[in-house]
Amino acid sequence: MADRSPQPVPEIAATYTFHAHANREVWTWAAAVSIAAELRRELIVQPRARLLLSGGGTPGPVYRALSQAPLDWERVDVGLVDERWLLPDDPDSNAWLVHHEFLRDHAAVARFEPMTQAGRNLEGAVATANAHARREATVAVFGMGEDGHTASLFPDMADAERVLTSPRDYVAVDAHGCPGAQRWPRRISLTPHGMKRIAHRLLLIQGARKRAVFEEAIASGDVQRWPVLATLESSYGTPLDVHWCA
Ligand SMILES: O=C(O)[C@H](O)[C@@H](O)[C@H](O)[C@H](O)COP(=O)(O)O
Repeated sequence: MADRSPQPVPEIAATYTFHAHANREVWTWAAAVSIAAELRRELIVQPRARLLLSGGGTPGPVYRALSQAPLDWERVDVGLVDERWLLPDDPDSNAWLVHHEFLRDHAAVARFEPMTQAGRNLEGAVATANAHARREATVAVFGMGEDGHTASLFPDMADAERVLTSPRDYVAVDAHGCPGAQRWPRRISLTPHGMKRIAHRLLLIQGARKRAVFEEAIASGDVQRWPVLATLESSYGTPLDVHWCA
């Protein structure tokens, strides 16, 4: 049985900034402009920048807006926060979403690193994701389910202890029995350790229910019950930017 004892995020080095936007259009452009600004800043001082994107139904408009930003996209590597154990040409994969919603317009020339590939087993896919993660990401975009999951870290996963305390950036996740994982219990996810290495983290959420869930998570401090709390921590001490609209 999963250990339900509260596990407060140890010494949260940073907090969060909650941006409540007037409507979906403002939410979309505020998030896209903020991501583009961080990438632009990075490209001034570094030869390349790295951006990590999540799946889900929420971020599509932000990805489309971001793809129109006039950036030197050829110098941007795009990876995934998490992936379902599906090939990139599967419309339910996060790679498919990124391809169709983001790798277009100006951003079409960005270099995408899908996690899965025909002939690559789960172990190989995790190893590849960890190899890419040796280069720290500049920005990561997270989503949150109404159960408080983020990336592929689900409340009360069978092996939560291993996943949440892993010293690796990415691990394989077995989310059998977690309703938030829907039809895809086999997944690869960024870990809290991996999240901590990212200076600029955005959480994109919409609706009253998700706002209430986020507030409940913050009040609880129990990362095993509310994995979204893992996005708060960064070794850079930078706050999580939460972009919300009704
Ligand atoms: O592969 C996934 O399922 C996602 O990366 C996941 O972590 C997503 O961000 C949340 O489930 C929120 O999804 P919605 O935006 O659809 O609520």
